[in-house]
Amino acid sequence: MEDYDFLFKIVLIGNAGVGKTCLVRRFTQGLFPPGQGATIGVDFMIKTVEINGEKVKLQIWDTAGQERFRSITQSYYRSANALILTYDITCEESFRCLPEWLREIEQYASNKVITVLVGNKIDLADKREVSQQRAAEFSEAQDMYYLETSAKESDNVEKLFLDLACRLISEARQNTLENNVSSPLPGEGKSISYLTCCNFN
Ligand SMILES: Nc1nc2c(ncn2[C@@H]2O[C@H](COP(=O)(O)OP(=O)(O)OP(=O)(O)O)[C@@H](O)[C@H]2O)c(=O)[nH]1
Repeated sequence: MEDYDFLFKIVLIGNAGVGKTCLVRRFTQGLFPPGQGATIGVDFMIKTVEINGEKVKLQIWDTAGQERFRSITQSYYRSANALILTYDITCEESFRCLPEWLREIEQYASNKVITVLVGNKIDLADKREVSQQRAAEFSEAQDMYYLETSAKESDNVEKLFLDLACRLISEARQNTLENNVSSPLPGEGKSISYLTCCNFN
């Protein structure tokens, strides 16, 4: 018997240095790692959360933002239930690259994937280069959820993953997600049961 009710695969993508690893570590380990180095290829973490009495296992894949790893990281998009497309609110370049990332998603991810746009590092408000309004307009035009976070200060990080889990459950219940019986991890399956869900604001 499985020890969870749902299993979802979430993949973080976005330019190098935007804070993907720090977001994952904040959520899974409750810490902000000092001197976090660049991710090499892909890293993987699991966190099981309980939502409305149901156990939800999240497989969280943290990909390297550096261009040279792109061919490795692309291969992880296909089986993702959700993608967290991250930019750094203090780095205009990381925002300008978003259309490029969307092309990658279009090309390599399932057409049922849920994509969330995340502007990270809001603790650095005085260095902000990308306004909330611009990002909100962009996400609306692309039909994506949008949230700003700080991995450092732990702002909105739990909300990001928990709201996403709720959304995934809702989608799963509507049978719009692929059945996770063919999970990337051996010996793992999925059962779907009723749950009321929360929403992104
Ligand atoms: N102030 C601040 N710094 C952050 C935050 N998140 C990450 N950082 C810093 O940004 C740098 C890059 O963070 P990473 O998590 O390694 O970024 P990444 O997107 O995983 O980078 P790659 O692995 O190269 O793709 C590190 O120096 C972190 O300490 C945040 O919320 N606030």
